[in-house]
Amino acid sequence: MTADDRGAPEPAVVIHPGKQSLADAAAARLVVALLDAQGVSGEAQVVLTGGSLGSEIIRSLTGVLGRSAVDWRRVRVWWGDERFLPRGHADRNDTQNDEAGLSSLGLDATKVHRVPGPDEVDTPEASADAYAETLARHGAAAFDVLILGVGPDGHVASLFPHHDAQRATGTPTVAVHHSPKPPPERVSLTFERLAQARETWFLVAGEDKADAVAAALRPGTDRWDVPASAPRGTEATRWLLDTAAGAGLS
Ligand SMILES: O=C1O[C@H](COP(=O)(O)O)[C@@H](O)[C@H](O)[C@H]1O
Repeated sequence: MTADDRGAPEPAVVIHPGKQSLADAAAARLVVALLDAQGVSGEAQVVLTGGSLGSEIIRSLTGVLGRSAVDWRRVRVWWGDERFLPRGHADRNDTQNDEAGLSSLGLDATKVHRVPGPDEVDTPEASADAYAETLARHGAAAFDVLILGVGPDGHVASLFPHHDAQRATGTPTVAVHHSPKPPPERVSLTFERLAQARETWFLVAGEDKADAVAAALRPGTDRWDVPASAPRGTEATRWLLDTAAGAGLS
């Protein structure tokens, strides 16, 4: 079944003049989405991403926006993918988010769910299994906001073009070996779990991403070729771009 079969709305595209304005606008949008989610269910669930923009949005949140009405202790935090590296390693997505100021938001540490690394478990498989268990324990509900970056090759989370990890079904997480982008070992949410989000946001900046963005948004693109073409939020899918990343769109 595709996202369209489930009645997911078509993606909406918003183009911002530059990377910073994109990050600031996405942070403002996130504050509103978290407030709405807390208003409805008491707790908001957000999935973060690494990469340049994934951390830039955190940096924006720690400014004026971070001192908003959001009760950060009632925000549950996940990651869409993680590099299988020890906690604190500079190349881990969560480390990049930490360095951007994640901890200064006032989150409840017991609600910040990091993907285990080789300092905690032996293999990416064990890490993926442990993360799946944590998701089952705390994350049965759909994510409120799923934030995704996109690589120049069209990868999303750690699901790469023509890579076996895309095929994982019946599980929320998958171990990724031989990633074409270093580091080679990773853990990712699967397409099935990425589909369980109310709002899915792609944050993309830079001219090196323009072709991937255009391909992902072209009707009929196969996710095997361009994984970023697949994830859709059940209520909204937003492509938040800067001018350079949107240059290939008509
Ligand atoms: O490897 C990864 O890449 C993507 C995109 O990163 P970017 O720096 O090109 O924006 C990122 O979203 C993902 O979390 C990460 O593991």
